[in-house]
Amino acid sequence: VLLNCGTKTAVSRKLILASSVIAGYRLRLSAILCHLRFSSSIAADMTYEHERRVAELAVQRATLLTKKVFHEKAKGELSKDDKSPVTKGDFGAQALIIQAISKNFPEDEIVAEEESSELRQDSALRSEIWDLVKDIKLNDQPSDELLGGSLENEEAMMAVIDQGKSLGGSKGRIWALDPIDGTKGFLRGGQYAVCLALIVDGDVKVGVIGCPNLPVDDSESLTVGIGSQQSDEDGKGVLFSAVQGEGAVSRPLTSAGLSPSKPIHMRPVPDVSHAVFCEGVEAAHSNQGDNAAVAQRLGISAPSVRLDSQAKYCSIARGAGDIYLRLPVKKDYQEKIWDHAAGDLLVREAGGQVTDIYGKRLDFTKGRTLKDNKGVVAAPVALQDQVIDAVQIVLNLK
Ligand SMILES: Nc1ncnc2c1ncn2[C@@H]1O[C@H](COP(=O)(O)O)[C@@H](OP(=O)(O)O)[C@H]1O
Ligand SMILES: [Mg+2]
Repeated sequence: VLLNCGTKTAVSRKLILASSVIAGYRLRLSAILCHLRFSSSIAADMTYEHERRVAELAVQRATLLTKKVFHEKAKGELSKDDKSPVTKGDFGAQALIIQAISKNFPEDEIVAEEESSELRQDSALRSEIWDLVKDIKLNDQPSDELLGGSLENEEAMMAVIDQGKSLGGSKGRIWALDPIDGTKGFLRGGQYAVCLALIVDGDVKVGVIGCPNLPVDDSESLTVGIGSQQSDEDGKGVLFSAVQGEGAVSRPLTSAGLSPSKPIHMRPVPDVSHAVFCEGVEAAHSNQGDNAAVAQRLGISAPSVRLDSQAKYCSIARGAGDIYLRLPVKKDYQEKIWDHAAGDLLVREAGGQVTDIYGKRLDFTKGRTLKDNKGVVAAPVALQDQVIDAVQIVLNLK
């Protein structure tokens, strides 16, 4: 600009002109930046929406298989030489879910409970499971297509099951899958859950849990305890999900597409002595004596609600119960990441905190197990310190 200037006035006029051009560019630049910031905030909001949808539908589809097996068993339709229904349900659900994950997210790793060596040695069991897997479909074409259609044959089914062998760790995208959590509950006719979570660099980003035997109506679920023969008649079956930073929701399980969801929250507990606590049915999995001693210290007189599986996390997340205690029985037992990842996020997104007995957050970076944690204590954020305090006194940790 200055090179072409003649007089002083011309110089200043041209300088004014140049600065207004620059100001114009600045304005445009800031508008572009503003737009970019706005669109990236939309993008952030949409993060993991695809993962959540695939996970929800994959879990919902897998529950069609587990329910089929559960019914055959409940009605005594399984012949004597039929393999354990839990084995069929476990392998079948794992195959269906991993197939959907690997179709949609082929680069991701998967840490799942089962592997195929038993199936490779047992052709009868293999074909029983294949008969189940090949026919399971959601009764909604777009949803079924999103999951990527059916597996080709038995060999493909076993290969897919073995994609769950990842060692886990602190880096990358890793799915944690428990195809039937609460196997004892499944066999007993009680609670069980199909659980799937996406962990990214050690952080749980998405958690989905299908509970075919939980009542859709939250208020009924407190009565679902030990030995109750739940079947998936009308009004049973709930799908829970959460995405980090976006809250937790539940919706009735269906055999087709996803039904409308509603947000869920832990309920406010102004006085800890009025809290209801949940624990596992299996005395070998958590120390019911210690759990009771903690409840007593907190002034809780109501008996515990006993449920198998991650249905415990789901129940407190929707305010049907408040505290989940899983105090260790064996000192050296390492909890498995697939038993906790989805429930951990669900409770935290519903307004709770989940830690171990030392008050330390569950650490999903250590591989297939939570080897740096002991036990689980989940409660509304406002109560967590009080509960941990009671746990530590009971366990002589302080
Ligand atoms: N000694 C132990 N302590 C804690 N958990 C254990 C355990 N032995 C097995 N488990 C785990 O407890 C899970 C069930 O939890 P819950 O008792 O809350 O229903 C089991 O999952 P599976 O049923 O998928 O095998 C299994 O992984
Ligand atoms: Mg399990």
